[in-house]
Order: sequence, then structure tokens, then C-alpha cells
Amino acid sequence: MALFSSGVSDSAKRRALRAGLNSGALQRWPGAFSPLVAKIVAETGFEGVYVSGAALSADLGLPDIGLTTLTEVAARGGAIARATDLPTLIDADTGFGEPMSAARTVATLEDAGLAGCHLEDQVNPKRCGHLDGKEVVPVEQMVRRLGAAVSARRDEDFVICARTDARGVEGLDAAIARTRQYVAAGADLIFTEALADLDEFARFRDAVDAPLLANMTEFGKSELFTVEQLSAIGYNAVIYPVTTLRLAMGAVEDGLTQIAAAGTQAGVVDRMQHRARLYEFLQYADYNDFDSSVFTYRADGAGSPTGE
Ligand SMILES: C[C@](O)(C(=O)O)[C@H](CC(=O)O)C(=O)O
Ligand SMILES: [Mg+2]
Repeated sequence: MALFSSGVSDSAKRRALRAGLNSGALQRWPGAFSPLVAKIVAETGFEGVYVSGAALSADLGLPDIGLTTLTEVAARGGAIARATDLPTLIDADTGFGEPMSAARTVATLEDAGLAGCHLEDQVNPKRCGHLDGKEVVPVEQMVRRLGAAVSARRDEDFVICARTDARGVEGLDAAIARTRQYVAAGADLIFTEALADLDEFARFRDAVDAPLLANMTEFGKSELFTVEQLSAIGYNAVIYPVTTLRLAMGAVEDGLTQIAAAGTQAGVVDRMQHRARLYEFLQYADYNDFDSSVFTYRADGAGSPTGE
């Protein structure tokens, strides 16, 4: 990867995202809660990166109930998108306001370098899609939300994904009927939230003529289906939205508990990402090569090449 920021242009990333959705192969997009995690997602061979609203708010110490602002989401999402050559899809919740605000959201996320975003049909304040007690807006309101978002797009390759939360509120048939209208309103991709079983995913596939995205979030309403299972029914993309955050936070809590008890981190060092591996992800050596006359640090800590 190029230094400082991805060398792949925003428009090339958007075209890559679309090509993946049309490729016939399931696109796997793990959530990255930080720019560094996005680099690990790329290194481990996934097709794209997802930025989760749940993870972004949790990282700020907040629940996922629509408290974050467009400014916060675009800044963090942009930093993540620019840290990788992969395309990044971001969670834009309900669009941060009325249809005019959803339109501004798209323009802002385009400027931030995202390849696409999803907008959901919940009311504000929104809830995690896998919790009970959500409410959805009338279908006409979501169609206006999407229409405004689509019309604000300046790069026609920026992917607008429509998410329906209606399955748990109005039932599967209503959710399917809604998404057909979302496709007619210009949605490029449909996010089928919180379906009950694989048969419901298959019924969505049969009924909707657009690329479909499955959410394999842990501890939610959907079973964790494999890439093979989702591919077999013809889904186009899968997200693992909060997975990396849950993995990392599990390790952080366990490790700190052990350190607090033992009085040293010696017992957990072998579970850590090594300094050398971190430096590989950060391309320390490439920064050094970039220009040794302006570079004043050495990865081995042996002093500066300028002798200062
Ligand atoms: C996909 C999601 O919108 C997210 O913000 O990551 C969440 C995930 C979660 O809370 O597990 C969702 O509402 O499904
Ligand atoms: Mg979300």
C-alpha cells in the first residue's frame, strides 16, 4: 500500500465494490473498528471493509441508539477507508435526520472516501436491529429518504444500500414488499436485517431482484451461517460487523484481569501482536526508505539516522 493513505482512488474502490457485488461470489466485509484493523482485514484476504455504527459508538463508550453525529461517523469512517486499498461500506443509520440530511450524509461520506453506505428504515432514535422494540417509518418516508440520498450522489458508483428492519416489526412479507420499493427508489444493495432462519434468507433471494447483504452479527436474532450456506442461496455480501471489536475487547478484558492479578504482563505477552508485526502493518520500513533525510526515527530504536 502507498504511504500515508491508500493509493487506490475513491472511484476505483467504488467500482471494485460494484464489481464484487456482480461477480457471483459472496463478498465478505468484516467490521474494522479502527484504521489499523482495516489493514489486518486486507492482509487476511477479505474483499472489503465494513464500518459498523454499533462498533463506532461502542468505541466512544456509547450505546448504539443514534447518539453519534454525521461529523463523528464521517471522520472515523474516512480514516478507516483511507487506511486500506479495499472498498469500505459504512453504516449511516437512518441518515442523521430527515431526507435532506440523508442527502447531505451521502455527499459527506463520498467526500470522506467511503465506497458506499447503508440507510435503514427505522425511526429515530434507532435501535440495534437485533433488539426488540424497534419501530420502522412508513414505506413512503423511507422511499423519500432513499430518493434524496440517491439524488445527492455525485459519483454514480457510490453504493447506496437500503436496510430494512421491518422483519421483526411487520413480518417477512412486508419486509420483502418494502425492499422492492427501495430498489425502485434507486437502492443498489438490500440489507435484510434480523431474519429468523436460512429459509427467510432464501425467500428474500427469490423475491428481490437486487444484490443482497446478510448480517452475521453474534448474539443476535440470526444464526451464524457460513460463507458456503449464504453463497448457496445466492447472497452477494456478508458483514461481520462487531466481530473484531468483540474479539479485541474479549482479549483486552482477559489480559488486564490477568495482569491485575499477577502484577506483571509477562503471562500474556505471547498473546499480543508483536511489535514487529505491528510495524509491518504500519510499513515502518517503507517510511524509513521514503526519505532517510527527513526520517528521524528508527524502528529498532537505535537512534536517528541523522545522528541527532
Ligand atoms: C449492523 C449493525 O447495524 C452495526 O451497527 O454494526 C448492528 C450490529 C449489532 O448491533 O450487532 C445491527 O443493528 O445489526
Ligand atoms: Mg448499525
